[in-house]
Amino acid sequence: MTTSILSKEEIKELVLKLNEIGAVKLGEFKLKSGIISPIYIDLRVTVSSPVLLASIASMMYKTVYAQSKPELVCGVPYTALPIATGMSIAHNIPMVVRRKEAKAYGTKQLIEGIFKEGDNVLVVEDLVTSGASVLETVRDLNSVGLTVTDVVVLLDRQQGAKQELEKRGLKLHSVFTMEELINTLVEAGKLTGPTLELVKNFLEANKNVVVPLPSSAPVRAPFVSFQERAKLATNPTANKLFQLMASKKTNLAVAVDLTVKQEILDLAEKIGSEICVLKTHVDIVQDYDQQFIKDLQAIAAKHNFLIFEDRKFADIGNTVKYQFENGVYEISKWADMVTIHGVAGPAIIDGFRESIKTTGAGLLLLAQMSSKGSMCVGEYTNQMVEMGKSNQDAVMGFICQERLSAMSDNFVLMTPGVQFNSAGDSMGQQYNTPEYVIKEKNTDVIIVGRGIYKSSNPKEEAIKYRTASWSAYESKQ
Ligand SMILES: O=c1ccn([C@@H]2O[C@H](COP(=O)(O)O)[C@@H](O)[C@H]2O)c(=O)[nH]1
Repeated sequence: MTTSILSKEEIKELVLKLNEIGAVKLGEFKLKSGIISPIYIDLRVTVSSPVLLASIASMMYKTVYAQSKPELVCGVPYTALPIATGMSIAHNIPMVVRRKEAKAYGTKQLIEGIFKEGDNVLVVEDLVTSGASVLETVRDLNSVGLTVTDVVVLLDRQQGAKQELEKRGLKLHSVFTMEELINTLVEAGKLTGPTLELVKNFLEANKNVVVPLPSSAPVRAPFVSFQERAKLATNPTANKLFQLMASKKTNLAVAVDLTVKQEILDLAEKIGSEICVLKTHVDIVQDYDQQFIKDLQAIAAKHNFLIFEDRKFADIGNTVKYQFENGVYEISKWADMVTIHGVAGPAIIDGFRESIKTTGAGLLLLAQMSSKGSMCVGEYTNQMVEMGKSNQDAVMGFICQERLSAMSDNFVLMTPGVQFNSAGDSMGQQYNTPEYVIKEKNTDVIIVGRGIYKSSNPKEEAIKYRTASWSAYESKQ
């Protein structure tokens, strides 16, 4: 259901006009989230139809200003800029402009225009899928003291944005929804047969394309190669991993979440040549013994990869020291790196210090998680980054979904929740593609689990993920 106050006839006229000018495209399209969609709405073409553009701006104005009257408008760069400009000029509402590249040049303002702290801004976007682009703009507006309560879009693709925005106190107003667009095209005989089925199935399967909200400004920092970052690394394992990635030309880590030791060893042997890191959850291995670790270490030495035990320690320093060094697993004796949560506070790191001083192992702080509704967001994430920066000898990097401005080049940024062809699983996992994670979110290493170990040909699949993530890294140069 739309929140639009426009009549069905008005919406019909607009949809058919958009279809006529080629704004509705059918085929195979990669969305910002990395998902392949059979339908793509390209509103960039509206700049070539000024009368239509003016009427879009007017319809969006009517849709939102009937309910709310913010003091300023701001278009999400770039497609929505002409729409926001149209609204601003036609209705004499001052506009502010968000710069996408501000950080790269230092002196330039992130938000251009005249405003005062506390002014309420209406965010204008052409269409929403996950809501990620809108949230980036809201974040930058908030960072200069502006408030946002309302967002207006021409089209809501109905793939989770409304709910994601609502969770963050933002009301989404849309002129029409994807359902209305499709119904209009069907009624007019413009969308039929197998294509219609494909579109319907896609929309049903991808109702929630959720991209986590950035906690602070993501960095558009100059590219620094892994070779150079090895020299900056403050933790020995971070240094080793940067060097290994640069020489082996791979930034692929594989999560081998298998429960039988021989299956893990067989997979490690198969994919060892493609990876920089093999990630384990030893507590799921039903026949775990010390020989398993010896065999895994031999394969790691043969194929030159590091071993990462994803234990996610979270207790007080004294307890995690026992958990790390003792018990059945004696993790400190063999893991090159382990994950820790920061809920217990920074003293948790003291539980590892003595042991890793000898081995040089690295700690990875969970700054963000890939799962839906994760509480590792906002101020918590910022605190984790601070915890890492205050313990750079022990902390080698972060488990995160994006590179944040406070994350310096000496840290390795590793991102789980990666698959080529799925948006998520039934238990809250959310996936992005290797290209999106490495290029758009600017992290260093992808962690792929089921995308590889559940495949009928894990070696072939590992090569595909390795190639995609390494090309994405190289394209940043
Ligand atoms: O935020 C997090 C932190 C860790 N993980 C771990 O990564 C793998 C992902 O496996 P997939 O099969 O690719 O979903 C798994 O071992 C998790 O424990 C994560 O997914 N998200």
